Amino acid sequence: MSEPLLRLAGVHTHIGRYHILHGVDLSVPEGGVTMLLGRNGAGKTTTLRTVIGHWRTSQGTVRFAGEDITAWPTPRRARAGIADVPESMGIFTDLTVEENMVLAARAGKPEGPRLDAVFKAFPPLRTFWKNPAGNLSGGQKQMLSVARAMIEPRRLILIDEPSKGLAPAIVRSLVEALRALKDTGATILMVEQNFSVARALGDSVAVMDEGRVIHAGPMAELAENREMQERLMGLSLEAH
Ligand SMILES: Nc1ncnc2c1ncn2[C@@H]1O[C@H](COP(=O)(O)OP(=O)(O)OP(=O)(O)O)[C@@H](O)[C@H]1O
Repeated sequence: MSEPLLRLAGVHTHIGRYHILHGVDLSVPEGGVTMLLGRNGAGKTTTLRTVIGHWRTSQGTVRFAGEDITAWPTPRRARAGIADVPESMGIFTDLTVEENMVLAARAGKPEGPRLDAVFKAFPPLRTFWKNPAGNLSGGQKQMLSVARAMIEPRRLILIDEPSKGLAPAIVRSLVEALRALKDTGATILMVEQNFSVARALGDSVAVMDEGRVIHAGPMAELAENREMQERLMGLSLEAH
């Protein structure tokens, strides 16, 4: 079997004097969405931040696209094709939607088929192209944040809790938009607390607890098995 696009093996991460990740083993295959689930404080965000390189790995290895990137600083990882959509969204509220996209597009002005794909996935961004990003709704800001990650070809997009704090109707349109992104063939590693969003988008799943991955497998298997959801994370109450 070919090597997964991303592989963490025995990864430990310390934040200051706190030992947060305790030997994370995680594989993300090329293409499709891998969901990272788990209770609050399980280490999901820390795992994403370790992959983009905001936190350094104190033990273990991170391999991406066939290379050992464990010691690489964040800019080198970004150049290699890893994009980050943080929970804070990372957009500039005083700038227009267009200006936010220009800053995200390293090759200069965003245009051509990539911009067409952004507008197709996220129609409100075309509507509000010349407006300040600060005036967008919460869901539209999430769309802009994801759009910034897809304006250039990326091999892996890390997305942290895109549905957090959004009203159900907005979550539905965000799910449609993320599905459109997935349909472009993107590889996505996503943290999500909302199980219906995870189920709607995930192809595979890894469940974390106490700084480790305690389960990995197809999303469909977890989605169909209430007992497994409860055992792994008490998810069933959220599953509607
Ligand atoms: N900057 C930090 N300094 C100290 N401890 C931190 C820091 N960031 C995270 N932690 C701790 O690391 C642990 C894992 O946090 P992390 O944010 O990765 O969890 P999570 O699974 O994403 O949780 P949530 O679902 O609540 O966002 C938690 O106990 C958290 O308190």
